[in-house]
Amino acid sequence: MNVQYCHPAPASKVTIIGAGNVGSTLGQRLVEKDIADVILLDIDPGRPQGLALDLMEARGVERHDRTIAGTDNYDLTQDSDIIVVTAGLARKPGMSREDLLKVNAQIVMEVTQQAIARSPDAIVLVVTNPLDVMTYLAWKVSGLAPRRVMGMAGVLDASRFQTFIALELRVSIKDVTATVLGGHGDLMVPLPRYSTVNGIPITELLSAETIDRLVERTKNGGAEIVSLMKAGSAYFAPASSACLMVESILFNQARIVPAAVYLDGEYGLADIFLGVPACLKRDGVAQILELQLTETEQAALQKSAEAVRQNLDLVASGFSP
Ligand SMILES: NC(=O)C1=CN([C@@H]2O[C@H](COP(=O)(O)OP(=O)(O)OC[C@H]3O[C@@H](n4cnc5c(N)ncnc54)[C@H](O)[C@@H]3O)[C@@H](O)[C@H]2O)C=CC1
Ligand SMILES: O=C([O-])CC(=O)C(=O)O
Repeated sequence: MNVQYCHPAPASKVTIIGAGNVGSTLGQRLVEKDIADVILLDIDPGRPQGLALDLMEARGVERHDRTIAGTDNYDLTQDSDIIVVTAGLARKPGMSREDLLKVNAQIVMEVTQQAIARSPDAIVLVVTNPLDVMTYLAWKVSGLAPRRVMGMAGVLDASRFQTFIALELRVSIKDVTATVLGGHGDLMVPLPRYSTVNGIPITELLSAETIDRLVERTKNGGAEIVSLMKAGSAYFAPASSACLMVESILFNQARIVPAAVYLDGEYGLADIFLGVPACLKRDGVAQILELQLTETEQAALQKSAEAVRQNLDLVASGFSP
């Protein structure tokens, strides 16, 4: 019997650079949720190939027709719709994300250049830390329009905040929304006024002390996991968060999520990538939403932006004091 015309239609192509914890988990999510065919690229010999084969062999059980291939060869990434950058070091206990700046800057710039050379029409989604600076660097070397480059952090930070709110109030997470602005660091700006349970701001449901406690836990969310794990950092929730952004882009879903996007005057900030609410569609960032902020909220956002800018300056100066 000849079934040569029966192969499933190909899907969009997503390249994930860095087949570590975040990259491989994202690859799993993308194929098992039937979102995209995936190329997993890493410099660690055999790792991306082994992980991809393992995930392919799960298809008999998971029942999807998406493909995932592992490689160290950029030629296989040709014509990707989205390039996700997860390559680089993760922090260890006692380190800040900024401690990764020097080594990850080199990696992110190099891998982005290599990937964009094969997929000049791709959208780039950066995950590597320190996130806001890495996103800026990826944009700079990519030569892409700003709306085609973004960083993942706000979805994760908001998901953590949502989780803590739902646990505190003992309500379903399905009814909780949260907004977190700013850089993905200690100075991120969770916004209780814009965080709700089915439309009711949490400022009407929880005391100021309780909200402060949840906000602090959110800001410290990454470090809390790093200190528990002893080696490596969070990856399940980060992979889910990146997956949501990829899905919104590929399926033109117009999800509005906090993302590190290029600001050109919005929120009084310019020439910086920073977390703000953005609408993600097939061409990337379709719109940036400007929330009305109180003076205190705006000042906190400004402070967070200054920290990101200091690190950008450090990279620009070649790390000389
Ligand atoms: N933006 C966010 O919210 C989050 C960011 N992260 C960051 O994502 C990055 C990855 O985290 P994990 O996957 O947990 O780390 P990991 O150590 O498990 O994986 C990193 C992978 O990158 C690969 N790699 C290093 N240099 C490379 C190069 N030049 N080309 C290709 N591959 C290269 C390594 O071989 C390794 O497999 C870290 O910088 C981490 O801090 C992690 C979680 C959340
Ligand atoms: O904490 C880290 O280093 C990884 C990360 O960005 C997060 O989990 O938020």
